[in-house]
Amino acid sequence: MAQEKPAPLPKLLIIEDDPGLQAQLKWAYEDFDVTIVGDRESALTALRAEEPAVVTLDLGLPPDPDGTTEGFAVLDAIMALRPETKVIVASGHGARESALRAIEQGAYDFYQKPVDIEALGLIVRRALNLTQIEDENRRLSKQVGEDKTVLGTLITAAPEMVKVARTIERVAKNSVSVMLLGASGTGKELLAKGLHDASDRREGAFVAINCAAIPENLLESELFGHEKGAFTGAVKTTEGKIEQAHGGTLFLDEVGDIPLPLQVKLLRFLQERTIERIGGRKQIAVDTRIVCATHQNLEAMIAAGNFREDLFYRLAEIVINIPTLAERPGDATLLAKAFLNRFATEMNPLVKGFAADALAVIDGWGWPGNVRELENRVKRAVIMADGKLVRAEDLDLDSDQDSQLLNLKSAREQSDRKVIRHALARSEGNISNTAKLLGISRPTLYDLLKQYDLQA
Ligand SMILES: Nc1ncnc2c1ncn2[C@@H]1O[C@H](COP(=O)(O)OP(=O)(O)OP(=O)(O)O)[C@@H](O)[C@H]1O
Repeated sequence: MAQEKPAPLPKLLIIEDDPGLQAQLKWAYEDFDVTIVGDRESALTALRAEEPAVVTLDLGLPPDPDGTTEGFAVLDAIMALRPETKVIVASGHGARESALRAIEQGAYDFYQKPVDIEALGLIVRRALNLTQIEDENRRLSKQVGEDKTVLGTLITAAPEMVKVARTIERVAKNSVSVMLLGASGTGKELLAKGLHDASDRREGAFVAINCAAIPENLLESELFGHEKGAFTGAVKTTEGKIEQAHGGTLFLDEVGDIPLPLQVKLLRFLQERTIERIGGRKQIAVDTRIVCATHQNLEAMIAAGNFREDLFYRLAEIVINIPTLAERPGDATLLAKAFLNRFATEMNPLVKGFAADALAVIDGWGWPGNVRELENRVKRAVIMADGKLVRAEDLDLDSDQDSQLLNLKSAREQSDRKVIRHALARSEGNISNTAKLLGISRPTLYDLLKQYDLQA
């Protein structure tokens, strides 16, 4: 009988020049296929030959064992050769600065020397776990399904969105932190709920809080709760949202709006998994998964000193970009039909569908407010409609040039006009040169100028 081959061990490359540490580390990873090297050249050779998923890199390598130049050179080379590698850097002096720089240059995480074998082991295994999720994602995202609903409630037929949903299904089962980035109304909260429902925490509570909607002075109490008498008006002890979501998931919407002092408190919670209510004296252990979202550019906020970088990395192990409705061709009409069915049943059962002109306007509109805007428009139109079909005028959308449905003929005409005008401008109105530039004969150009009423 053929024997089944055991699965190969995951590969780990350790780049460390201290022979004592080399020996210690070698024995710490029995569940890995470990390669240990002590300089740049052998590191890059091993990287090419072994293609390790995870690398630990000591920044102080010869010929600059007390500095970091050689370590950073190795990091750069790894990122250029295999950017998907999870590199964990170790640094001694000036640790924080080097660590942040390393993360900026693509490192996955960092730890400060002296090495704590157990803590480092945790980081390494977490990195491996993430690599496995990413590999699986790449595989899943190739299988774009035909389903119209994903994650239970999300309606879509756009491969871009199916991919987002598949990623969420995949990360739901792991404890990695997830940040959803997308414009307002793209479905971030719905996706966060989908993640919760797909996770092992589905029996626990899903609690959502919009940090931008709560005045700064109340946000701390909303998140962390307060003890009776903690401040004027605190008549009874109240749990915060983090505690309410114990055993479940807390969706922190508009996380970029959390003021800096509260960011510190949130970071402490994420590191220690305990909270202290306002006015409280004891640390309360809380098991809450945080999923957050924002429409802001957090990287720019970090650069401007308005968002803590360390908090960002805690919150954003996996970042998921959600496409706008305009970036999901076909979804606007699909969603509109679903919303129409829902609202007609609830509010105006006479309405049975959309007239062709209404569907054309929906498909051509830019939807700056995304699904939320679409939902509201359809709701209004269903209420306003006085026949069986919702017409374009019931939607009350001012179709401008860009959003009007273009048929093939008018689309061609628009692009012809544009190209001819550019060619005329470049040849300063000279007909022969314009025709040459466009690759057509002079008579054809004359015909087109006449047809489109353009002047040479
Ligand atoms: N793909 C979808 N299928 C069905 N309903 C959707 C979909 N996307 C969004 N919605 C609905 O659109 C509305 C807005 O979605 P949601 O609140 O999740 O967006 P958001 O990105 O969190 O918005 P904001 O940033 O403004 O809070 C909700 O009523 C939601 O149920």
